[in-house]
Amino acid sequence: MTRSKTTPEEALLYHFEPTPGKYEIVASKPMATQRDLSLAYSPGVAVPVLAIAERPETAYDYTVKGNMVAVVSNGTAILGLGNLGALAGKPVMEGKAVLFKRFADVNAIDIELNTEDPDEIIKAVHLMSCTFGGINLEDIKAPECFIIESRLKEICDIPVFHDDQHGTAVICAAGMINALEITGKKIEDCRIVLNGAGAAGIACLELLKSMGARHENCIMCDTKGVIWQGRPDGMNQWKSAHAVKTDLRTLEEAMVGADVFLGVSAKGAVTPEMVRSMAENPVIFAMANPDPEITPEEAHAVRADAIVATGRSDYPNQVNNVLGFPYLFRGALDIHARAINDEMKIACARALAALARQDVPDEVAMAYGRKLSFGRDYIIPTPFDPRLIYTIPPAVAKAGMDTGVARRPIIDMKAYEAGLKARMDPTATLLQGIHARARQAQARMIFAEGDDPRVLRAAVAWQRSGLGKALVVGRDQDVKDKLESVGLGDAVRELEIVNAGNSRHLDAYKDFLYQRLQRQGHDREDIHRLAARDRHVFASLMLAHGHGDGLVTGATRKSAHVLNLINTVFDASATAGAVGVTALLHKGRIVLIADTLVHEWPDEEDLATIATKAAGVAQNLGLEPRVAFVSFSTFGYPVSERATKMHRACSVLEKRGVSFEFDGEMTVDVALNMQRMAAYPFCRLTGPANILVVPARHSASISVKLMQEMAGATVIGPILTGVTKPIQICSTGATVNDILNMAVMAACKVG
Ligand SMILES: NC(=O)C1=CN([C@@H]2O[C@H](COP(=O)(O)OP(=O)(O)OC[C@H]3O[C@@H](n4cnc5c(N)ncnc54)[C@H](OP(=O)(O)O)[C@@H]3O)[C@@H](O)[C@H]2O)C=CC1
Ligand SMILES: CC(=O)C(=O)O
Ligand SMILES: [Mg+2]
Repeated sequence: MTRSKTTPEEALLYHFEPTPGKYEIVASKPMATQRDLSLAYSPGVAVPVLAIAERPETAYDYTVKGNMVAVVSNGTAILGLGNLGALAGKPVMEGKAVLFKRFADVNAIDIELNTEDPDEIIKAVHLMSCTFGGINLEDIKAPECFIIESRLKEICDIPVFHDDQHGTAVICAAGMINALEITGKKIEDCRIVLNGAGAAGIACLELLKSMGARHENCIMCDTKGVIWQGRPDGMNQWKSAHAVKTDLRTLEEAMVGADVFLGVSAKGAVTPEMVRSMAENPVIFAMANPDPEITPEEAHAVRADAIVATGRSDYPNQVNNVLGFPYLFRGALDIHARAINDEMKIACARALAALARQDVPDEVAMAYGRKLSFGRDYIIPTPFDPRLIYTIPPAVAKAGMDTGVARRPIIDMKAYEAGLKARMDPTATLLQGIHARARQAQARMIFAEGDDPRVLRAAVAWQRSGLGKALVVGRDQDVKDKLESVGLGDAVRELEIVNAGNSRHLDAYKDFLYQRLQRQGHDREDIHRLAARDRHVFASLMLAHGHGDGLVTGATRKSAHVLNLINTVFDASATAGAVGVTALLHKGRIVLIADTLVHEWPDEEDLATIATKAAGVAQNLGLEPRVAFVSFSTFGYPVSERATKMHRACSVLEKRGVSFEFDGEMTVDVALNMQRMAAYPFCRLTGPANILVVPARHSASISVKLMQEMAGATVIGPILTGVTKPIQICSTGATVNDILNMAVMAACKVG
């Protein structure tokens, strides 16, 4: 598995750009006209007000309550970093809010309460609880968290769930069910050592005990060592409940012969010697964040027979509450639950454990760069598993319904599962899929414009995200200076800087170029200038000679200029069949537009070729292509010379006998909106088009830029296709992320 490394600078930039923080609030209703305002606010809003006053449960129908969770913290136990205060906890709580959205389409908002007084927190949360469908308490330290949660559960009529306690316990239990199955041990017989007697620790041990672990077999430790019966220091009632009669005093002593270690304490709390002293086939869940009690490398170095899990995404077996809270709340919200009870938690743990035993879809395996099958390195599903959203919430909802906490039971479970699948944003899945493929390809990516800080940042990100090797074309000192200027000075050692001065291949490149251009008016001197001084040409020559696997350029010069230079080395022209395809990602939809780069005024034959190439890109992205030839007329009306070629392109494709769906000509609304398409029952498209072949380059540019500027669509491309090697040309306005996405396209050979 490739480790992904990020630097502190990248982490800060991620949080800073393009706007500070990680989320924003978007209106879900039109808010443009006088009528909209009258409905949204006064006077229209008075009607739901009266309805809710009369029947409070209708708040679930007329407000965001039913899909809204508050992530509440006072910052007293931020990850494993300790008590850093309410405000410092905000990035974590915002992070949790976006994970709720990303993984389960739950709207969440972070609320930081600047107090350590449990009564104040209880009062504040209780007072605001009517606003929400659920409360996720987070990173509140023990023992106050126990008091706060239990009191709030008594007085609130919505789920109140301290995730560090129960989320962690649920995931830990799911992993433990599978780890013990693999080692053939029974939980009743296991000697369990838990380090960290706080929120997470006490809840984990309680759940394992409810699953059969025996009290006398479980040793709990904290900063003062073993919690033994009668210990006078650092105790509280929650720790006392787990104190055992024992002569053991230190974690080191407790670990001797232990079958299971659970760590929810702090970085580095466990030594290799402790692991060495454990029983055969030890199970080690080192769950402290961001750094575990012991790393898997260290544990495996002394005990090859260990099953090791951590809380991190960059190691196998991520035992992290991110696998639970989005789905627990999704299931609870969907039944308008009054609580998340033990049965719902256990149903979640069982469903997670069961999912890990099933065959893993390819896209999930690819995201992790290795085959995932149930075993020592795969005891728990991975957070990017797309099956989580439609397997875990139904199990939780059903358990809630069976135990009477549902205000609104789900009648049709099958329809519910289908609805859950539809909730997930396909654009996120698409990007995740191609990034996963790129990671597997491990391409040597040539970044031609090593004098541009954005390109350099993308190259560093390429390398550090484990996507492959970054080859940067540029002058050594210049690259170094520019890296320094963006705070990435140390990355210079990781990148390979290539230029005509340090390349052993310059003569071979020049010979190759001379062969291609000698009959096009270029003499040897021109060739030298092109090969040695133009980075687009030099980079293309590297690619042509196999000295890199893909090429990204275009961030500093207009794409037409760059394409001309690439054409000196490759046949990337309209006549050679090259096509530019741009992907627009917006509101959960993906639409490809073509040709956005190469053909200026295509005729019907060209249009048919463009459609075929775009269909290839769509298939490569995992989409079933449906092509619409678009114009300002639909199926021959109004009649126009400009629209006729779009119509004729269909006939060309018919003759060519292609296997994908296509039709036209039609207007964009007919192409994208099934209700509008229904007016033409003979239309051969079985769903909304996902490829729009436009009449000419200007209409392509206008549509893409309009969507980008007016609608805020995410634009990927133009993806260059129809060239023998993977080359991608980004736009001059490209951000670091855009450049990275283009490199990913090149690595996946999407074009
Ligand atoms: N992987 C996951 O999903 C999750 C991981 N965690 C991790 O668990 C850890 C604890 O979080 P949480 O329970 O919320 O925090 P709490 O503050 O509630 O509890 C921390 C506990 O850990 C103990 N502790 C701290 N350092 C050490 C040490 N070096 N050796 C032994 N015990 C130690 C404390 O001991 P004392 O009582 O003596 O002060 C306390 O009992 C964090 O690292 C957090 O990141 C938490 C939730 C989820
Ligand atoms: C994951 C988590 O909630 C924690 O480390 O606190
Ligand atoms: Mg936490």
